[in-house]
Amino acid sequence: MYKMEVRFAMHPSQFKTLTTEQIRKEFLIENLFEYGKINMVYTHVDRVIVGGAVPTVEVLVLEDGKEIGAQYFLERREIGIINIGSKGYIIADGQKFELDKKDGLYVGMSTKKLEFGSDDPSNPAKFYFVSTPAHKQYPIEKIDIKQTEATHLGSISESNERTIYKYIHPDGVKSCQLVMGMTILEPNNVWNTMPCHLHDRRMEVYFYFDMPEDAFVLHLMGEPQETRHIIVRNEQAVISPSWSIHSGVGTKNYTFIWAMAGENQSYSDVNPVPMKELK
Ligand SMILES: O=C[C@H](O)[C@@H](O)CC(=O)C(=O)O
Ligand SMILES: [Zn+2]
Repeated sequence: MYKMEVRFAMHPSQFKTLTTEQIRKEFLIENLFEYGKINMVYTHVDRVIVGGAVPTVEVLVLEDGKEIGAQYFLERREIGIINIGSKGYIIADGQKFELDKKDGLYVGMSTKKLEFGSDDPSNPAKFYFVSTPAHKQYPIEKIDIKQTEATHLGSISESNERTIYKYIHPDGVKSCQLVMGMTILEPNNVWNTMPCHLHDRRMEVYFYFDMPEDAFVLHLMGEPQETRHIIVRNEQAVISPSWSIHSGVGTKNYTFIWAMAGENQSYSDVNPVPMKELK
């Protein structure tokens, strides 16, 4: 059992006309993590499903495919999962994987049953996940951040010194279309993805975490000459259609998980937006 909210895709000409409340309703994902529950948002943007699972005393099961018209959830889908909470585990068709904070798991198509558990119910694991349609089964793989491809970039003078860790990508743990990773900002750095970019052939979801309750990220979205901001709090995600930039600045340090889906998996297939052209 899980809760699934459906969101539709939007034309950029409509995006310009939205109020703050409407922008938040369409693009911000606020309540992913509820104790003892699996919550999801299904967006029609590349049919990506974004979810959160917080198992406490009981194991949470992701199996049901009714909402997506399938025999079971991963019948025609794949999923990338990263634990952002305390120690927990995932059982994929009987195979158990222990996941510490920041450990990831890729589970391929045709896996019938996924179970999420926490080692300590009073200090639970928090599993953030992104699922995309799939056409082929790739092996299940646990991902340690140390084995990922790490790219260090930015500088303290630009307030954006950070490391991009690629968890699921064509040169690492393989998938049909999901590309997923985590970006960790160095202490005293607050900007991500600036200079920013567009990738016409992929949508992206940013999920921000590891910040105090009263902090926020001022996330920028929209076409480069029609930007809007959206205030994103701890453990919230934001959907970025392919016409939208995605970049943010925090009131404090934070970490985020990015995930992409669409036409290709080429991380470098991006159009940089010159700084001077942003409006
Ligand atoms: O298309 C790539 C994604 O936007 C992110 O990987 C960028 C990012 O993590 C960063 O610059 O901090
Ligand atoms: Zn991007």
